[in-house]
Amino acid sequence: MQPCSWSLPLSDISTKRNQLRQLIRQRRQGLSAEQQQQAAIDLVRQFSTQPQLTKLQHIALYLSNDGELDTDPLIKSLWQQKKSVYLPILHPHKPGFLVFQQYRPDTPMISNKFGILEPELDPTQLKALPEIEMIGLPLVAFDKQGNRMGMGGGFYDRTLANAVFCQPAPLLVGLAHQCQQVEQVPVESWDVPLNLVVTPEQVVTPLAFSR
Ligand SMILES: Nc1nc2c(c(=O)[nH]1)N(C=O)[C@@H](CNc1ccc(C(=O)N[C@@H](CCC(=O)O)C(=O)O)cc1)CN2
Ligand SMILES: Nc1ncnc2c1ncn2[C@@H]1O[C@H](COP(=O)(O)OP(=O)(O)OP(=O)(O)O)[C@@H](O)[C@H]1O
Repeated sequence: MQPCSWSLPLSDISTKRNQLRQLIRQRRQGLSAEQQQQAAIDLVRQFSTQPQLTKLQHIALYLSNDGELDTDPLIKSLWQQKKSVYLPILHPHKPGFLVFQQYRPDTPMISNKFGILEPELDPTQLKALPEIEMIGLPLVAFDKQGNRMGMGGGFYDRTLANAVFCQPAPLLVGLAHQCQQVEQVPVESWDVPLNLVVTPEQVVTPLAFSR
């Protein structure tokens, strides 16, 4: 029987994405504790070299999981500079979406269904997307065009699908280890591209966004 040829390219992309996701997750999980610590310190240094980032006051980040680049030192440095930091919370009513809530040193935290710490929901501390100036996104793989692939839940893609139309739009900054860069992320139509990627070693400015 003939295979249904028009469906092949679609399944090809999703197979490629899953294989790449597995490969890069193993790569970052293989980093030693020392390499992770150094990377987290280098991230703070890279961040501080970017005037377009250091001028910002309202910054969303994430708490690391699964070998992701550790954001703890960056968050502490931002708190010291009196910046407001926000973290994602799995949306309480809209499955697959995120909300962002302020994170302070004394914020009560709970573990979400993926085992990632998130602030306990407090509606008075939520921040709307147009008021967040920069979102630091976790990712599994990125390329120099600013394409990003995450853990496969589509949370950031869904939540940020309309954020590009916000006035002003939050700057979307991928945070990753250098070993997470690939030649070309297999892109899907819903993938939201990044304005910038910061690794412990470099800042990648996709051509489409360089000003
Ligand atoms: N640090 C961090 N926080 C984040 C994300 C992220 O990628 N990293 N997310 C980005 O969207 C959202 C959560 N999405 C996630 C999706 C899948 C898994 C995960 O570990 N999946 C496991 C299966 C776990 C299970 O089914 O219980 C896996 O694939 O092995 C984690 C987070 C919001 N917060
Ligand atoms: N804007 C959107 N609207 C509806 N569904 C979406 C949207 N974006 C992504 N999805 C769905 O989410 C699923 C996972 O998408 P994808 O593999 O791109 O996630 P990811 O980028 O790895 O995850 P994340 O954004 O959470 O880091 C896909 O099945 C996709 O159809």
